Parts: sequence; C-alpha cells; structure tokens
Amino acid sequence: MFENKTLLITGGTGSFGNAVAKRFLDTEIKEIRIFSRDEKKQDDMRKEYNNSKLKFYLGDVRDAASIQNAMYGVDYVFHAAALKQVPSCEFFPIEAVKTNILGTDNVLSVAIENKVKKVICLSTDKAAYPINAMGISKAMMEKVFVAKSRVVDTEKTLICGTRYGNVMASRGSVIPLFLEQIKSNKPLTITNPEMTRFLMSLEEAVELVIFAFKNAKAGDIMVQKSPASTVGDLALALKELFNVENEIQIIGTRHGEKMFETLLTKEEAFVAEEYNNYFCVPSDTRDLYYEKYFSEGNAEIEKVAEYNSNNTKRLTLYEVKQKLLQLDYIQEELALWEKRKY
Ligand SMILES: O=c1ccn([C@@H]2O[C@H](COP(=O)(O)OP(=O)(O)O[C@H]3O[C@H](CO)[C@@H](O)[C@H](O)[C@H]3O)[C@@H](O)[C@H]2O)c(=O)[nH]1
Repeated sequence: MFENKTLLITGGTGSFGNAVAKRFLDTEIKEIRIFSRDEKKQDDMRKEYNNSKLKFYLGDVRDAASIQNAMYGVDYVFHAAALKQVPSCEFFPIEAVKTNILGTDNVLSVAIENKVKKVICLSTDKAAYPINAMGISKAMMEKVFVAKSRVVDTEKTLICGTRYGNVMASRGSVIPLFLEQIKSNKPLTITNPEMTRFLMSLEEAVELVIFAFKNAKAGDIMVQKSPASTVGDLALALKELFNVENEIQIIGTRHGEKMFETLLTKEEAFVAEEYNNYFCVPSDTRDLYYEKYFSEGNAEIEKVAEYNSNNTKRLTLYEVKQKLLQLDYIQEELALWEKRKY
C-alpha cells in the first residue's frame, strides 16, 4: 500500500503514531516522518525503533513554516496532532482553537501546496453534538477539512477523515489511571458508574485510518461501529482481572463531560452509508444555491436515530474483560502483577 512512499504523521509520538510506525516500518514504505513538538518523546522513539526509515521533525502545527520543513516530498499525511484532554481544553479553549482548528488548516494548506496525495484527519466522537471545548474544536476541525476538501483538485490532494471513540489504554486515559490506582492500592476514582464510552483498540483505530485511506472520497468521514461499556463495568472488569479489592470512590462528572458519546448524529445517520463494520458520512457536495435542491422536505429523518454509546451494543462484564485481555498492555501488566505478588 505504501510501497516506496513517504508518510507524515503529525502528533506522531503519540499512541497512534507509534502503532502506525510498528505496523508499517517493516514494509516497503520508503519513510515515516514523525512531526511533533516534544524533542524528548522524539528522542525516546528514535532510540526505541533505531530505524533509518523513521525520521523526526520538530515543529508545531500552529506554525505553518515548521510544517513546511516536514512536508517536502511527502505522499500521504495522517493528521493526528491535537489537544485532546477534555478538562484541560475547558480551561484553555483558545489553545484548542489554535492547535485543533488553525493547526489543521495549516497542515492542509501546506499539504496542498506540496501536492500531497492524501490527507486523513483524525477526529473524535466528542465532535458529534459537542458540548466541551475539545469536542467543539474538533467539530470545527471537521468543518475545516470538509470545506477544504471541496476547493482542492481531488486528483492532486484528497482530504478525508475518521472519527472514533475512546481508544483503550491510550496515554492519559482512564484504563492506565485505574491500573495505577490498583497497583498503588488506592481507591478507583469513578466519575459516574453509569457513564458509557465506545471502546476500541489502538489496532482498530489504525485499521479505521487504513479503511479511510483505501475507500474514502473527498470530504468523507469514516466511522467504525463499536461496542460500549459503562465506566462502572470497566473498573469492575479491571478489579476482577487483577483480582484486587480496591475501594470505589465516586468523584462526579468532570468539566465538560457527557454521560454518553455520539459517533453519528441523527442528521449524519440519515445520510450515512454502511460498509460492513463501518459507516461513511459523505460530504455535503451541494453549493449555496439551496433552492435548486428543494424537494419534499425530509420527514424521513425523524425515523432515524443517532448512533451513540447508549444505543450501540453494550458489552457485558465478561465481554469487557475479554476485550481488555486482548490488549498487549493488559497482558504485560498482568504478567508483572503476578510476578510481584508471588
Ligand atoms: O478518574 C477518572 C477519569 C475518567 N473516568 C471516566 O472514564 C471515561 C473515559 O475517560 P478518559 O479515558 O479520560 O477519556 P475521555 O475523557 O472520554 O476522552 C478520551 O476519549 C476521547 C474519545 O471519546 C478522545 O478524543 C480523548 O482524547 C480521550 O482523552 C469517562 O467516562 C470518564 O468520566 C473515571 O471514571 N475516572
């Protein structure tokens, strides 16, 4: 797929960039460029992989000139750079605007200038019916890339996106936090045991981007059908897997949090196309002369429901444990835990 091609990953030192590097470095790919702000994380990654196909570029998506340095000669871009923590974006919303919205516009402009063939922008379920600054900024990011995808020559640069739910055990997320609490014998801090989240693995997140890479048309947003769990079951599943009796402490919903997440709004579900395990939200290709398109109205939309973490398949406690056990991270932690105990 990437034979002799150069792939740039913005925000490439994160969980997603690492998963893509692991997946493609040993293929016929020519080069993977990691573009990010943190020299320490780049240095760690450089040492870990020790592979001359992996190149590192320091810069910030807020600064178009720094992207320019990394974009020359690039065939494809996976745009993963983002501010993604809900509470921090609530306190610093302008920072989310700068990175998630303006940064995306910079990445796209520089990619178009350099005739990059495809750009895939990573978004989140929090962008659908957004209520927090992080989700609102990602929703605007989606608007920016869909709008941009319409004005470029798609033969030269195709711009599309993916939207996904919580990636299990990604950096800073609740699973590593619960595990730290288990290991230090502290109470597990649960916001609200009934809160639900879509669960997907990092490998599935990479698969979704590959699916978009292969199938998306300009402006499409690809979504993977995903099951969900309550936070209460997630904590209980970890307690049972690690065979511990830590207390549960209810800490209450944090700033900007939703009780459930939405992967497809009702309006999107109405137009979405279904491909096995995926949905495609096609871009609205009409122009501003809406009267041309007037039909009989669309009462049908009332019959369609949004696709959210409350109405998707709910995992049982047993299934949550099975899904956790599929993660290398959990297997490694369990092995260490067993050693520590005996
Ligand atoms: O101490 C804690 C922290 C979190 N949670 C809950 O655990 C769930 C998951 O939380 P977390 O892992 O922090 O993820 P989210 O806040 O849902 O956001 C993550 O998932 C999004 C996709 O939905 C990504 O876009 C974000 O970048 C990523 O941080 C939520 O219901 C939280 O309320 C707790 O119960 N206790």
